[in-house]
Amino acid sequence: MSTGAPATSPVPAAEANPAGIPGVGGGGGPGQHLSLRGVTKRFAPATTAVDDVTLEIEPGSFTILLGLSGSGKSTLLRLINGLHTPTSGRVMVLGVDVGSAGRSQLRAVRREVGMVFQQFHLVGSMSTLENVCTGALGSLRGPRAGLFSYPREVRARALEQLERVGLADQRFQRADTLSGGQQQRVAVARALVQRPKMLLADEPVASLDPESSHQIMSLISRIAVEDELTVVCSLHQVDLALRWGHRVLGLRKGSVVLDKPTDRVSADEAMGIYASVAGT
Ligand SMILES: Nc1ncnc2c1ncn2[C@@H]1O[C@H](COP(=O)(O)OP(=O)(O)OP(=O)(O)O)[C@@H](O)[C@H]1O
Repeated sequence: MSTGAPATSPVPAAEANPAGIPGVGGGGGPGQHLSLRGVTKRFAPATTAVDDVTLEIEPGSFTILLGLSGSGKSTLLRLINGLHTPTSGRVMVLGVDVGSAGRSQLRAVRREVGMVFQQFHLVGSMSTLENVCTGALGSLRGPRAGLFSYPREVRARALEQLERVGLADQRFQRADTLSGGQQQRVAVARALVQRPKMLLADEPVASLDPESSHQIMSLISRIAVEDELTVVCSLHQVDLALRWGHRVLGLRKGSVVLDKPTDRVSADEAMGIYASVAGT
């Protein structure tokens, strides 16, 4: 089943690039910011993780994906940043068809799409600041080892982002000595160091206590407004979804079963995404 905005005429990737990503075509139009058209992703032998999803995401919007474990949230996010290729259908991100994009186009898109994960994925033995610098690796040539192997400009940008997430004082502290909430703030800073246009967050608060969860959602929300970021975030917490999202997309067995502005979704309706599967 698919829901969301009706499909518009496909625009060849070579003609569309509203983000002005170097190395890809020009032009652009509605649906080119972030859109999925009839997207299905199957894994062998017989798992349909995402099932014929059609939707469009507006620039600057904050969309929350809700759904049971295994409903396809992570797969959807991975399709958006090109980590998965659709089995069928088309994923357009910033004017690029990521399913058929070449390596350099995909690299260019990924520089515009920051990611935050449940498990933070920091290098524990590195300083906080160096971890944030690694967010710029996509635009640097060659390997880097040590904070001072990064250009001064990157270090300055990384410090600026650490200041935004309130951790500048901890810049030389090893990442594995930070609390979970602090580690996730470092991960957000790392995602921002490239000045992305989009932020994909895959259960960013699943490992955190309720207070830290609110702080992280509040932080992402504030930064999204300040930077006019488009955010797509998967969550399991209905209360957080309704508080911070502009739009709720409910997934069940890979299909979109709820797609509404948050202010028109009741807690019961959001919980129904889970309950209807359990038959309760
Ligand atoms: N790389 C893969 N290979 C095979 N099957 C996969 C792969 N990735 C996901 N799946 C399957 O696709 C389905 C959807 O998984 P996905 O991780 O997208 O769900 P999810 O909603 O993010 O779950 P969770 O909330 O637990 O993170 C599941 O059945 C999962 O086992």
